[in-house]
Amino acid sequence: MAPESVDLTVRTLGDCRIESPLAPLLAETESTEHYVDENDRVLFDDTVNMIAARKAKLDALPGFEPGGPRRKIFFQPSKTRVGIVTCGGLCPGLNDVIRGLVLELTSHYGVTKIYGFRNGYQGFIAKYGHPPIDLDAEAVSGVNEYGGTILGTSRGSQDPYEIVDCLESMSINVLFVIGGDGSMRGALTIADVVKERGLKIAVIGVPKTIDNDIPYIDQSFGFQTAFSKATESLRSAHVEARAVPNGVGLVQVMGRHSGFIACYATLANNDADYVLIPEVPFQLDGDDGFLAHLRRRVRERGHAVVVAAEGAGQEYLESGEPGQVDQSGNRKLKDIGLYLRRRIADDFAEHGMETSLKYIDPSYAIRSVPANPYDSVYCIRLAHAAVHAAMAGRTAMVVGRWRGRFVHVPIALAISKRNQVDPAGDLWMSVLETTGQPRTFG
Ligand SMILES: Nc1ncnc2c1ncn2[C@@H]1O[C@H](COP(=O)(O)OP(=O)(O)O)[C@@H](O)[C@H]1O
Ligand SMILES: O=P(O)(O)OC[C@H]1O[C@](O)(COP(=O)(O)O)[C@@H](O)[C@@H]1O
Ligand SMILES: [Mg+2]
Repeated sequence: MAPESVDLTVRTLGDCRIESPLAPLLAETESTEHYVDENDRVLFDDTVNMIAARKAKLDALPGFEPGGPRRKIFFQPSKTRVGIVTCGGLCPGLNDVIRGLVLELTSHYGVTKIYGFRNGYQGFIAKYGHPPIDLDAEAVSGVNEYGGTILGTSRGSQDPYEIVDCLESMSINVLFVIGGDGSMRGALTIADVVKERGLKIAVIGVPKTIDNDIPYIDQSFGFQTAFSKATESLRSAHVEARAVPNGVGLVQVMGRHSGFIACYATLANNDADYVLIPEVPFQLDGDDGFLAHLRRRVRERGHAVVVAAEGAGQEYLESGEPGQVDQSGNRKLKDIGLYLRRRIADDFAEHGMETSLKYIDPSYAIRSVPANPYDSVYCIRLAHAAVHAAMAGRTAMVVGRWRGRFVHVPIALAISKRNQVDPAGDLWMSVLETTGQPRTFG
């Protein structure tokens, strides 16, 4: 396959001429297996075949700018005014990121003016009546112990010109947007208006999504907490299914267009027999279809556990009101879990098989919890990287981790496609190995 052509250039507001307060910490840093020096690059490709396919000289190989503190920075910290906003659906770790940003800005750079804009992009628009709040170490103390976001969030579009009017009127120099793909699209439009007006405002994204659907960042924060929480539902479904004759446990988990939560939760406890995800279409009926397969499995083994991502099998539900979207323009999904519950029950009845089907939908319970320790670590490190990038005048970029290294990813790239489970890739292969389900139904 031809290598992807990607533009990894990160936009900057200007030259970095100010000595960073963190410069002394950097005296002995160099690229190692754990760290990438600021003058180095993180290679986009990481296999010999991928690199060979580029047919390029070493210095022409595509690479990301590494995250981390710079020796020289763009903004004078004592004069820098910062805004932070959280947008879109909830995700474990939002408060960790907010706290990480505030503490890094105040304790290490000496920034004193930080505003929290409330309820997503609405917070910039006067008519909603949500004035910004002051953020300092005191205001964010202990917030990481709680799920949700202390700033509030919202969906729905706002005019980027009005948002930039607000930033200008408050003399904000740096805006951190913590949000998913929609928020990053919004952040890019803000950065573009800033550029159009010749302003020097850095717009830096910290990508969040429990669905893990943002590309080029290895994994999004909150995803690990969310799928860990989902494993509790899978465990319950298994216990219930095993306790009765011909028991079927059916679990629906979030995952609009990407089935990562379903896959990882399945791999975590190894009890599911079928995983249905949006990326892999499946046939329900017929001898090789999912229903027949499930019936055979229950007849042979006495029980079964089925995990469905909410975006799976939408083609079965399209009739009705097509094209419905939420305030942000995200397609509203029909309930595949309830549909499967009915179809499985009817199918067993038609074939004269007794069954007891237990349906569990943990829904928002997997994303409204505080981050687990792993995600908290990830959040704080992303927050540090975001502050370093912003103070060094980078803009229109998100922080992320690529091949295990913290990097700067242009927003345009981070929204250029959706991260999805590759049906030909190793994750899906692991799921097939774990469940024993066939590669396709029908
Ligand atoms: N294409 C876009 N251009 C500008 N703003 C957008 C765009 N898509 C979404 N947004 C805004 O970003 C915010 C969050 O988007 P949403 O899709 O709800 O969540 P997420 O960021 O988690 O994907 C909303 O205020 C939404 O209007
Ligand atoms: O009911 P809501 O708040 O619109 O959210 C539902 C969706 O939010 C998600 O958590 C994803 O949200 P984001 O796009 O905001 O990351 C999906 O898994 C789910 O489909
Ligand atoms: Mg989204």
